[in-house]
Amino acid sequence: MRTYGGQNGGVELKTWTDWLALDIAADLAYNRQLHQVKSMKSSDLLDSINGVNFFGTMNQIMKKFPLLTPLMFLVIPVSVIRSLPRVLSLNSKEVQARIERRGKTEHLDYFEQLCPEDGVVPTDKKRRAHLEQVAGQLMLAGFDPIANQFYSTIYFLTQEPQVFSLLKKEVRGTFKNYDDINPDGLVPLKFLHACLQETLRLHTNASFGMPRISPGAKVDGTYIPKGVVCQIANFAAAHSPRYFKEPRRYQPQRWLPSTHPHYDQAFRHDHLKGFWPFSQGPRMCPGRESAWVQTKLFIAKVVWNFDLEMVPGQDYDWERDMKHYSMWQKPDLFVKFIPVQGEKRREVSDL
Ligand code: HEM
Repeated sequence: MRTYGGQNGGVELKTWTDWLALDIAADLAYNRQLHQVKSMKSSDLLDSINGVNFFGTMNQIMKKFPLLTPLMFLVIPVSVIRSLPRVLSLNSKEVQARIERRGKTEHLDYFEQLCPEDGVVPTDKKRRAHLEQVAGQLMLAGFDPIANQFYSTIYFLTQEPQVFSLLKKEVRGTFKNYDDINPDGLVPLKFLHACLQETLRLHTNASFGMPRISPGAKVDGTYIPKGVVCQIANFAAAHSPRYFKEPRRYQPQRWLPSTHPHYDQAFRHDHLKGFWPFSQGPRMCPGRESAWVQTKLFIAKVVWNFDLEMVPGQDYDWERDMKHYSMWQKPDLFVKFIPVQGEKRREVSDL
């Protein structure tokens, strides 16, 4: 980033943040070092995951309208149709490689909990398929929303100079040295937390509604019969003026405690408790603590090191260009990461 980010053309944000998020996700899931950032090259796994995105949506539609299935093969390129089997096959190979590396890994990973070093490796087909399914889900669920948080937080910071100044002041004022930036040291940074909350709101993950089958129960005074599928329109709720003032603007101040010096009274009627980006209940995201640590570390380290600017002359509109299939499809975006040196860093922290 230091070598390329400051150049006039900047770097393409989607590619770099996808590389970083998948490097981390594969390492945490099954100790697999993809080295995409280091080699500046996308892995086969990343290319295949990106292909799955559109196919996933078409597949869902065809399940509802099976008679249309032959049409799917006319409108979707063969490479996209092959992407899902390719992801499954790559994941299966990674699981096998990780089993062979048991006891020889560099650090603890999620796989160690699924199939510990001193545990029994499942050999029957059903249990093996389950192991692959869970490992793959941990890798994929650990990649996509993190990549979205990295990408969109940086984009929003380039669009809201006042917000970016306050964040720079907090981060650069808190840490004297880069090496001091660690998960514990980041806990007191309320403005950083608020920025990431606001990205979660605007770049709503799990926009597909997370369907649940009612067991037959009363919800908020209304009886929902057994078998009815219920969903929440997460995206609509997170963008609704009924719950958020200026809902389409990036305004992290709304998430600050009312005692914080930058809390803005204008947002006092926001319904903050109605927003659950990691969902609720027994299927709530199990990766939320890891997500907070990863995203805080990345954004704090970027803000400590760089000033950010969108490369001028791009026909880019976040709301228009962002597309949602089974995952978000983020448009290319060129951003300059301008390294800041000692004196300049101090100037901001003294603001
Ligand atoms: C900003 C980051 C993240 C967001 C916004 C997010 C959000 C969510 C949401 C909304 C769900 C669905 C919960 C439900 O159905 O009620 C979910 C499920 C899940 N998430 Fe996350 N997640 C994030 C990061 C992670 C990470 C880093 C991992 C790492 C392993 C992870 C692993 C999972 C898994 C395995 C599930 C499925 C849980 C189940 O079906 O029981 N997530 N996540």
